[in-house]
Amino acid sequence: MAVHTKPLKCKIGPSILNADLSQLYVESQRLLDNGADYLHLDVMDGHFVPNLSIGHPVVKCLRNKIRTAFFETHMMVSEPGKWVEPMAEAGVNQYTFHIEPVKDVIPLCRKVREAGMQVGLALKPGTGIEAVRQYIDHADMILIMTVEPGFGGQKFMGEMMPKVQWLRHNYPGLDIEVDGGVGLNTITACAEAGANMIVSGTAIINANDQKAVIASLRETVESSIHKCNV
Ligand SMILES: O=C(CO)[C@@H](O)[C@H](O)COP(=O)(O)O
Ligand SMILES: [Fe+2]
Repeated sequence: MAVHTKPLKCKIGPSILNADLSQLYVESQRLLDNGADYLHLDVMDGHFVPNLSIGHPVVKCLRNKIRTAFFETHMMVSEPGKWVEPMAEAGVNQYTFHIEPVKDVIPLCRKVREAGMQVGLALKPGTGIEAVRQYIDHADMILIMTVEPGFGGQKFMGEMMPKVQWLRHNYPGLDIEVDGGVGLNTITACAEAGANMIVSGTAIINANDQKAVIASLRETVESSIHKCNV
């Protein structure tokens, strides 16, 4: 059971999906050097989503090069139960899986914890918040997707913000992540709704000044957290 009582912290986790994957280590290290708090590694199986990306062998190679950074894998796969041990062995810190294809979510949360990883539960845009309510106490973080999962560079869906607001209102200490189309033009909506973990792909990867974009995303989120605390 997770107790969501820690003080909220803003964390920026760039998605490497649209980076030059032939340079995965260099690109990842650059993001960390430019201020990223963690790396959001998108794993796709071509079945749950219509795209393929990386799997645990690649994550393991990256971990061999980057020893200490926090790795989150966003598991866009039909059988998330299948990859828990390989991802734990590859050095993943947080295993975020979609609840939509999973019949028994609570045992899978336990399995992830027993493998030594934190639990993230992800919701596609069409999945209502009521689908995750019963599992929140078994998770460390809830991910509200702000695009249909599968591809980077899509348009942010502002209509997902009521889900974030509901979570923040009911769980003031919960880590809430947003992912999809998040950048300088959309961060205010995310921050004001209550998201504190920010995944941003193309907005950071394509920036001329990654450090400035990461700092600006952080400033917006931290100022919202501060307003809630005063
Ligand atoms: O999970 C996904 C897409 O399915 C994301 O992590 C995106 O890769 C983020 O990229 P941008 O939308 O920020 O470009
Ligand atoms: Fe993602």
